[in-house]
Amino acid sequence: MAPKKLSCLRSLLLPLSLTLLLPQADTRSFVVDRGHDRFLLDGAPFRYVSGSLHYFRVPRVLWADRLLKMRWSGLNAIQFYVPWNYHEPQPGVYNFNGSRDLIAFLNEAALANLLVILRPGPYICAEWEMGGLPSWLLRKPEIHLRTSDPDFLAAVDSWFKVLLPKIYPWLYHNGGNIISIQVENEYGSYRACDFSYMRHLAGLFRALLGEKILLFTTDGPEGLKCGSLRGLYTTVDFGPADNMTKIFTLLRKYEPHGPLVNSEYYTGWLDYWGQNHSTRSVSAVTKGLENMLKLGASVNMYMFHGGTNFGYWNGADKKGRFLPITTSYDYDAPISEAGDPTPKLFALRDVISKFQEVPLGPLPPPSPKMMLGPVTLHLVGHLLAFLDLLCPRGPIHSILPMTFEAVKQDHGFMLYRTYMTHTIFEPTPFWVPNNGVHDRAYVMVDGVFQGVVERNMRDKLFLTGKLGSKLDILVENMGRLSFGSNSSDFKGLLKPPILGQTILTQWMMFPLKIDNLVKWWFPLQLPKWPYPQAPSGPTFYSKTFPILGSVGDTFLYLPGWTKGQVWINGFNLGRYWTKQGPQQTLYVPRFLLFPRGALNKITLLELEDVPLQPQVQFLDKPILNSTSTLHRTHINSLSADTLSASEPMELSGH
Ligand SMILES: CCCC/N=C1\SC[C@@H]2[C@H](O)[C@H](O)[C@@H](O)CN12
Repeated sequence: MAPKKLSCLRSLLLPLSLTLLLPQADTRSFVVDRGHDRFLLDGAPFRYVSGSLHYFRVPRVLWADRLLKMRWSGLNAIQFYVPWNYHEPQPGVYNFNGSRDLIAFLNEAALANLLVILRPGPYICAEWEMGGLPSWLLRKPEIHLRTSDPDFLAAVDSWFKVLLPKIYPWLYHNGGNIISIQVENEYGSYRACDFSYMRHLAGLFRALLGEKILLFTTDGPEGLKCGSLRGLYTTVDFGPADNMTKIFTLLRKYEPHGPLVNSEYYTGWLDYWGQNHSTRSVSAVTKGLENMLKLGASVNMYMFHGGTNFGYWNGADKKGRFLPITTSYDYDAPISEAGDPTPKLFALRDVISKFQEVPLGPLPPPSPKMMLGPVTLHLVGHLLAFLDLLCPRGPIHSILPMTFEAVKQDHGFMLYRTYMTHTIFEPTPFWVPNNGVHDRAYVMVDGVFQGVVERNMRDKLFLTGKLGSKLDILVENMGRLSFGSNSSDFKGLLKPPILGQTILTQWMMFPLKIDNLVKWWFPLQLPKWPYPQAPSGPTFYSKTFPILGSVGDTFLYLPGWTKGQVWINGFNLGRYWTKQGPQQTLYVPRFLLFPRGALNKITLLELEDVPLQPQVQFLDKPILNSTSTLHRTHINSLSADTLSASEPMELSGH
């Protein structure tokens, strides 16, 4: 819906008086007033109090709910990224449908009476897979991402020539709600410091969006030198523990006049698997916001609603070691991952109300929550038993192992297979040199699980086997680096593994299409398991179960499971890693579930060890702060009724 029609629709939704006051497209403007260190909206002084939420982390059916809560919190604007890889899954193939319908999201924001600060990248970070860049760029292994490398710029130009014309009608002066647009993201934190790249982007944005739209950059204080560019308004990001006065003073060296802007004021922080859950105190966050608003600064709170890294979309960081981001992007944000207001939201609303009018009227209540289970899953079969279905085109053969990117497998898993060239009687070291497992390898010999080799560890496995034994290595892509000086994070076996003194060659690569299998198949007739031992290691478990009453939001809890992937009714809910924590539950939005006795189906791919009782539960509260050591304590502290959950249900067969 183009904004013009939208303004008619809006006139139905807004009080008539306000509609009459709305300036027409030709008089609308959003500019920097350098004479008074402020923004002007339609000629009147304006300060935005904004919050970040990412449409790509919230199912479309929940967008209106989240935006309404943000408006009610006193925000007059929202800020969000556009992930290139979410919309161009393959070169020249575009997807703006369903939960990728960017225009629909802009429309929802307009209906909630929220202005938009848009951040289309091309690189975005957001702890998103590869910082939003599509992994197919790496099919040219020598490409220099985020530079004026002609191959990179050609792909960027092609993408923006599709995206930016879609955005153009939504610019504020054209009748839409987009008041400003960010170029790149924290470019000053990147090693390249390539000003011709930034100038190319600025020129492209001007050519496709015109001269009126306010273009800006955002950097941490240490990144302003390489991240700012003449002609782009310079803004900064920092959190409650940082020295606001010092950072704004530094910012004034780049923008001596004009409004002070913090484009990312951190209300919480991200979580890594295996590290403690991050939080930021309500008092520190509210105090910092008040101090900035007193200065007349415009502020965007990052995140106001975090959402979820469904599927394989989480990114990763590198702090000495490879650190994948968790499935939950709760971020300890004012609106929780499940969309519930937190004490932090009410406290921030109180602060905002001291500086500008906040909407009256009740905030929608927290969503209905549901407890369920325990649900006992049954073994469907070992991953290897489904190889023909998971890789219908058959394997790719190569003397040396090939990366995910080389075989055009963007996410998820790939099986690497070779055969033992001689019998090994004594346990013999097996490893991949140069830390070449990206990111986790589940090793099997003739279908028997031998253990895990992972990117951060130097450990080796010790294998035996017969001449001709199958050596199968399932490699998991845990998400590409989203931040840091090298985002060319190739996945798979980057070097040929070594067994004893032998460099293993003659490989078959099976790119696995697991989501298709889970969504469409799971044959009733289980495939024959060709090995004498019981299946171990990567195995599928599943169960169909009815929910007798109505459904509510819920949190899937997997006590005793180790690590894997979950699908609910074919929807890829994301990764679990119970053994590592700190996240112990996965958010299940109620719209994924069928009520009133209809059958629901949960499917797990457990990559390592299964609990004695292959059960899962659905809790009415999330557990996001329980690392494996803490976790046992936490379980003991859960009340018996929580663990026993509701009365066991009559469960159907699978
Ligand atoms: C101190 C390192 C700062 C790195 N920047 C971060 S960590 C969380 C946020 C998001 O990634 C956001 O996308 C970045 O722009 C800024 N930021």
